[in-house]
Amino acid sequence: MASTLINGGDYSVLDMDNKAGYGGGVDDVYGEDSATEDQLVTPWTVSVASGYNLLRDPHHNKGLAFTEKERDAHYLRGLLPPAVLTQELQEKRLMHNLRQYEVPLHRYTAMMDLQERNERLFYKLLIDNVEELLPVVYTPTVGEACQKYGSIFRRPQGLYISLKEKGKILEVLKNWPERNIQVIVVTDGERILGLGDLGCQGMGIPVGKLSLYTALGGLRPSACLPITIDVGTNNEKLLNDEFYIGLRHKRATGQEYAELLEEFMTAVKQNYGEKVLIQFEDFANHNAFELLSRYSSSHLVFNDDIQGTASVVLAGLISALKLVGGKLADHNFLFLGAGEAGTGIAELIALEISKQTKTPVEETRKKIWLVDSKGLIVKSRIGSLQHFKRPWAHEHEPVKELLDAVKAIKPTVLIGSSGVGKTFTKEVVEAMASLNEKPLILALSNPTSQSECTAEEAYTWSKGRAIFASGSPFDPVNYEGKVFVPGQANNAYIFPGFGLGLIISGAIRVHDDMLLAASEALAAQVSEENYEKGLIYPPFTNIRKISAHIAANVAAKVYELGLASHLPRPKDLVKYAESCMYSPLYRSYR
Ligand SMILES: NC(=O)C1=CN([C@@H]2O[C@H](COP(=O)(O)OP(=O)(O)OC[C@H]3O[C@@H](n4cnc5c(N)ncnc54)[C@H](OP(=O)(O)O)[C@@H]3O)[C@@H](O)[C@H]2O)C=CC1
Ligand SMILES: CC(=O)C(=O)O
Ligand SMILES: [Mg+2]
Repeated sequence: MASTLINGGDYSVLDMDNKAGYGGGVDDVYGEDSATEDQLVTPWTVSVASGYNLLRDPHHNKGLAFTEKERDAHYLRGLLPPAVLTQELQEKRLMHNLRQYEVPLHRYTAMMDLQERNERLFYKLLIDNVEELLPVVYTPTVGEACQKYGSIFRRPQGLYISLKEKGKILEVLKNWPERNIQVIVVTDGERILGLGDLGCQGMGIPVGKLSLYTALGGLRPSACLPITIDVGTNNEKLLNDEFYIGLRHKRATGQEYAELLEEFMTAVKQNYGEKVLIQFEDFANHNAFELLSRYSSSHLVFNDDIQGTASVVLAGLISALKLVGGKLADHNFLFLGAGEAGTGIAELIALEISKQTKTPVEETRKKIWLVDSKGLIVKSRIGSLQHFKRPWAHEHEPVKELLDAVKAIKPTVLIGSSGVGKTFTKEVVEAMASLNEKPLILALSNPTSQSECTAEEAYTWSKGRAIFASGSPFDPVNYEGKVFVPGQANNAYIFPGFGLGLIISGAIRVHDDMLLAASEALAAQVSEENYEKGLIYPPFTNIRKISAHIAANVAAKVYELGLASHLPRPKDLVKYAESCMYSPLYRSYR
């Protein structure tokens, strides 16, 4: 049935004669037919927007791009000034206006206003100017936006589910105007980037991530649902902020938290079916691992911070081998930060080495060392370690400082996933450079203020020898007459294409092999020209093509593992993924 596809898709690439071969059955999307007498249903109506309402409907508004014919047919005469502009001219005007703002947050609010006013134009801008606008709608500016969300709050975006809604979550989901949801990005706001607990104001993250799902991965905006679960906040500053938008009490924990999440997960499946992808984002690690493991056998769940980050970093390492030489198994890895990102990446590297060398993962883990806030993770600490750190507790004497750990472990690769800025000091980078001809340094923490070091520091302190990438973008650096272009090691490369791959194949579960497939596909997109500039990731300018390749490789793995429900398998998955992508071009109205 066409409703399970993105944008209908291109059936010509399917290996089938019968176009009705997808799924089957009759959708009861409003749940009206299946509702019993004591179950409440929402009386949805479908109406045609026209006139003033059409101009205020962001999904259909085209502003000055409404043609003369459309102005007549849709009662718009007099509601618009006489000029008729093309979408290209609207884009040019808006980009010109955006560039006038010197304060990044003003650009962010201008973009959010545009999204609320004219959705297609918003996505046209974002797709055509992705390198320039990614730092506006995403890291670093989205971090500041979340910190100030209460003050800059205009129209609500996304769905807020708080403890007040306990027992009524299904009804709350039914208040959302779209029925055919394919991806939910959900946060509880407890670990927003490296900025900590921002409570309900974390909503900027699901909203931003889903705008990338559309712009970078081509999912329809109406199929994307941002959700913030509000169980309170432990952020005193927010609790005392008169403009704070969330529940004004400390975080609920334990059973109260678990029950709300359980109700949420059940309601999502009940309302949207089992093929809706639920992406957990920016939960604190004490909940993130638990939620992922609890729901991975019953729902299509993906934790972007654990799994998406792992996949993007593994891709960067695979491509970096072209510059530093050797196989993955020849390298030693040291992490600063042993939370979701750090241990997630470590586990995927160990898995990949294990597959490449046919060595048990328990062995390959020994190439990987992690430092947390208490120092190097070693066997003698095992009794006090959280469960996700225990596999990394190798035999070694205790080491407190990162610099000493670098000297002791002699890593070829140093990865920052601590959420704490300025932790890759001059001494640390110099130590990496003294150990390696080309030290590979990844400062993953976001936003820019939390980056373990800047691009300029990495290149200067390593005397131009470091291969560097960071979670938030840095400008190119001129060091001794040579221009170094830092890459952006951010899960934004992976999750849009990964999600698209799951959806076009109708995946019912996520499997680690799909993450490996995404890494391989991303690494394969790095060109010789990119390598010559020292880049280990391709530029974001080609991200839709990159996403299509990631989606195709992921979908191929879903079919191979027997976890696909969209049958038969399209012959050319790249072409099929591309054919499913949302286009932001205006549609003509009758
Ligand atoms: N580039 C990207 O795509 C991504 C980047 N990130 C970024 O990574 C960072 C961490 O995220 P995440 O792993 O989820 O967070 P977690 O809270 O799960 O983990 C943070 C880890 O850093 C350790 N740590 C904190 N302070 C220090 C310190 N001063 N020295 C050494 N270790 C320290 C913590 O130690 P302890 O356990 O002892 O408290 C913990 O192990 C964030 O800034 C986030 O924005 C995350 C996902 C994707
Ligand atoms: C990029 C991302 O997901 C994070 O910093 O949390
Ligand atoms: Mg995140």
